[in-house]
Amino acid sequence: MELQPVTRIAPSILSADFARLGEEVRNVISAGADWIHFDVMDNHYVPNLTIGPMVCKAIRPCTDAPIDVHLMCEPVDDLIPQFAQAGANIISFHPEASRHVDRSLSLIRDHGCKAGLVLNPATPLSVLDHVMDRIDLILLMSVNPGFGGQSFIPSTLDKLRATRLRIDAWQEKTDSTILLEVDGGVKTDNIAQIHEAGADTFVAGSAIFGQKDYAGVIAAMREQIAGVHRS
Ligand SMILES: O=C(CO)[C@@H](O)[C@H](O)COP(=O)(O)O
Repeated sequence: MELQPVTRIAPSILSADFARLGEEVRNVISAGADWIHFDVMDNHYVPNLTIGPMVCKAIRPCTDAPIDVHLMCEPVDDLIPQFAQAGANIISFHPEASRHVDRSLSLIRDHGCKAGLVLNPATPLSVLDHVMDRIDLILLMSVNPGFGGQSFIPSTLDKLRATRLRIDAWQEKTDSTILLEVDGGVKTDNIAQIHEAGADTFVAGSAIFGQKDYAGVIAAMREQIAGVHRS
């Protein structure tokens, strides 16, 4: 899968109706979403427990859209091949949850997936220093991981700007593409500001699944994004 430098909306199925998960996946993609964001929580790295590779495999036939797996688990290496086999396209993990970040990133690519690194609100950008050539995506958490429905942490905007500068400098030097995704508290009324600060990929859970009209919310988000002219 080639990752293109355009914007994309990735609904987090953490806020979907789990009793009708396949239908929710189909509906949200028909409503205009680009990716399915798949939150994996282990009740160890984060204080919540969600879904694993079996559920990823179960929803894989429901859509051709990329499945964007966010591992909030520790350790991660055993799960990477399992999610790749279950049909994940992108796998991201937190550097604090792997003893060997470089190895885990390579493992993801070796299994044919795009590799992402996730930074918590208090994780410094320096974790990116020696792995820019190993990553396809940087996911900045704009809430502390573990739950949907939290409020966007405003300091994420400065962090996004700093990350954007790093990515742009890297892309210019290497002619490669790294996506900048943001996750937590993304809504129609703040998505323009988030895009303006540098994000190109937007995870939204409660903002989309909390409404009946998924297509309406996604269209409103796209309209807000389109109104931003980044230099
Ligand atoms: O990974 C997480 C939370 O840990 C997120 O993906 C949330 O699920 C996003 O939910 P909203 O903040 O958009 O409701």
